[in-house]
Amino acid sequence: MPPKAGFSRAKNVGYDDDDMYDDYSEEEYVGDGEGEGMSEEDKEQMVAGMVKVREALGSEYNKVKEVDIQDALWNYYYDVGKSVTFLKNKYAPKAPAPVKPKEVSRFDQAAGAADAKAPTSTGKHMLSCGTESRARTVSNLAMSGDGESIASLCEALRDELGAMSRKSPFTERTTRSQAPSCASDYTSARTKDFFWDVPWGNVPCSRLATITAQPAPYKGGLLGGSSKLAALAARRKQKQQEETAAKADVTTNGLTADKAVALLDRLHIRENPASAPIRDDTKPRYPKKRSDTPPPPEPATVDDEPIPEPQGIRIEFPNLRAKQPSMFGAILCGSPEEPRNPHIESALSNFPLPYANAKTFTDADPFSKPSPDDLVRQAQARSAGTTKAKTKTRGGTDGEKLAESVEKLVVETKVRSKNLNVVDEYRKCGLKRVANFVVIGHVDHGKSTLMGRLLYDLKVVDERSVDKLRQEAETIGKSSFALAWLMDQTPEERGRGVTVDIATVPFETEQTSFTILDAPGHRDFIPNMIAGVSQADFAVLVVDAQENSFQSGLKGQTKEHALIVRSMGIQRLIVAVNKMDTVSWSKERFDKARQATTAFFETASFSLKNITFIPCAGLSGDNVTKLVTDENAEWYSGPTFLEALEASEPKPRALERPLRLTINDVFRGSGQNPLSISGQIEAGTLQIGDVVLTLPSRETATVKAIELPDGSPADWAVAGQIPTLHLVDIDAVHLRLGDLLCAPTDPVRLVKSFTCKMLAFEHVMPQFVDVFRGKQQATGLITALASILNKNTGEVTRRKPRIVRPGEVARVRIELEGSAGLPLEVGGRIVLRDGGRTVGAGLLESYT
Ligand SMILES: Nc1nc2c(ncn2[C@@H]2O[C@H](COP(=O)(O)OP(=O)(O)OP(=O)(O)O)[C@@H](O)[C@H]2O)c(=O)[nH]1
Repeated sequence: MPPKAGFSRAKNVGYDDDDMYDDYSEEEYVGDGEGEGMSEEDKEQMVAGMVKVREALGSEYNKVKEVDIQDALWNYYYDVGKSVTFLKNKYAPKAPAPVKPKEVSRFDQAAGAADAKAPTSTGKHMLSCGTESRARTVSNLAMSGDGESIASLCEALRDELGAMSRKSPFTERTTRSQAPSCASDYTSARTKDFFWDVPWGNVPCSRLATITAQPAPYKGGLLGGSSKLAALAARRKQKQQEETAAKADVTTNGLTADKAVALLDRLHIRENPASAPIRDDTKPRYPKKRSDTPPPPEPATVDDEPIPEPQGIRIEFPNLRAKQPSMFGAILCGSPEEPRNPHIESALSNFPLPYANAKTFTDADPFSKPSPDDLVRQAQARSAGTTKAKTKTRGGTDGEKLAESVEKLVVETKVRSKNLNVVDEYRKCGLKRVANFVVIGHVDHGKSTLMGRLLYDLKVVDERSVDKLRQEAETIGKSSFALAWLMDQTPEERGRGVTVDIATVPFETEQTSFTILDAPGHRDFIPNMIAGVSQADFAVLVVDAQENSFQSGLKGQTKEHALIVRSMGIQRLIVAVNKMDTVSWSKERFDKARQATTAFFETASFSLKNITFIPCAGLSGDNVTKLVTDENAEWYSGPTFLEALEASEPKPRALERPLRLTINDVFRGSGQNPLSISGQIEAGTLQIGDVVLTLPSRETATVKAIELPDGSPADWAVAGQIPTLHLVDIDAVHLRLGDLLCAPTDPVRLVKSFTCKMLAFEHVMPQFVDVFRGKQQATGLITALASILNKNTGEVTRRKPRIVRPGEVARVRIELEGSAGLPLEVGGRIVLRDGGRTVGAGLLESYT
């Protein structure tokens, strides 16, 4: 069953049981307490396993805790052997590791001496990338759990760190963070210990840009001992050793401390900022174009200059820093050569955003170029020969090219006006009289059925179509609605048997071109009914002749609808007392219905001479287009319903006034006419080629073609007609139901504050109200009750009332809230509603 209201759906979301509970059942779920979660079988295996493990461990391992044995058994699925091995390893008495006297090489001695001499700034940032990589390798291995590899790596790493960082800040960090020193420490260390040196973990700002890959003495082993480099190094080392062995006066180690110190001095000269090539930060660190890129670094080669190394040979590491960031890196961090946005520079210093250098992020004005929509619109405007394109192009040759190419694709939309004098044309052509009427009344009183019958009897629809509708209606058990379905065409309306929106259907008699505006009777759709009333010349009020239905209608929408049409300026009313077949064409019933409604009309200021009562039966067609044949209806000798329609005069047309057309429908048509609207011309005329202004969007459009209600094309249309206009030079987003089209030379003002003469349907105080102008709606506040007026003369009878009673006419001030305003003119009609009830209707007197 569909929900009753759109917003009730969220509340009525149904949940399956599956949505409410997790996958495990209550039996399966157990708490976190000890032993909980174990089946009986588990418990038995655990008890037996613990006995066996204790036996296997023997007295030597008495200190092993019970909980550890349980954990081991649980983890090894009660495998006693594995559990015992694990526990023995864990609790094995640790023999103190033999302290291996560290053999300090002469090179290390020399390095220490040189380091002590060197300025602190030089040693400050020394961290060989080899060491860093080793540290990372250790971390990775620790995660993989390879204990042996970790042990050897740790040893090497510790040596290296110790050797190179004696007085550097790195040493302090090492001490502070207690870098793990052996494999077992690594195994038991927590994850964070392995990330103590990662560059993204709380690295001080001062270090962020200073770690550079430095050439480091290559010792082989950790960094690719099996690589070609290592092999090459090994060969050179061997060669060198052979040479040195041949010289008797040189020791096996081959270098004196003096030479080592000289080597260190050379290294420091390279480190010295004064002598090192100074990086110019004003220049981009990465080359802009590939052609500017310096040749890729030479593959690592053995230094050609024979340098006497303390431990063999020295290998220059390749510069590992990329010359250009990778594409991924550039997306994340942007190119360093791009100038930084000064607005975010300060923020960056506190919160370094990885993408903050990206061009899209730093682009100060993202709207500096026309949008794709603007380009298309410009092209359309150019090809249509209009000057509609309003958006200025601020540079962008690409944009112009795109506009040109779009221009070529756009269909030629130039519309030429015939510059007709439409009023003269209208008078000359002798058109039939045009009359639009709205059909109103309480829900289910038979409005749609009566209109369907009218169309059927006038042969506007053929018999086959009606038969088909009858069959369809029968299949869902609503055969009595077949005629109503001629008006109610949407699946929702047919399914519910209730009219929802205005149905507009034209038909012609000998003298008149009529348009039916079939309004919904249900109170939920009053705003749609108001839109229909605003287009009508007169109204047909359908009332059910049956006593109960009639009374409920009089309390409901029979009364409310009648008041609205009266307030909207409609004076002519045909009251169709319908369903007379259900009361056997009782004259008494008809008279009662007439008396009750007449009494009400008098209170609502209707002029009785403009009201005609017609007894009829829409379902059978009696007295609709032909006289009733039922013998019980002999008492009636009045006109048929159709005759009453013909006798109704349309409202005088304001042909000479500026164009005013309220949009009743917006639809997309064929490729030739992609966008169309329909609605009644309330005032003025229009013709093909006219430019019209839409309100409240304040856009302009060109009328490309006009269709009359019967589908025939026309060059022009006049007030009173409800044509279809095919528009160009406008986007559909600017056209909404209820919007106003008017002459650009004489536009309607968007009003936000006004005074109106209001007929109260309910008690009215200073309060919030919904203000309706046709289908357009805005929230407003009645800010002041100025006076109560005499209904007939308009004289002020009371000033500043605190409340306006139902039936009274008052002058009130209304302010519209939070909207652009409504297109209103003096003399315009509005309806005021509050909480789904119509509280009054008004006539605009003045605005500010
Ligand atoms: N007996 C009888 N039933 C009728 C007559 N006219 C309409 N009905 C029935 O009244 C019911 C409602 O008819 P509709 O035409 O849908 O009423 P409505 O006023 O258009 O309803 P809404 O548009 O939803 O307000 C249907 O079952 C019709 O068959 C009539 O003249 N005689």
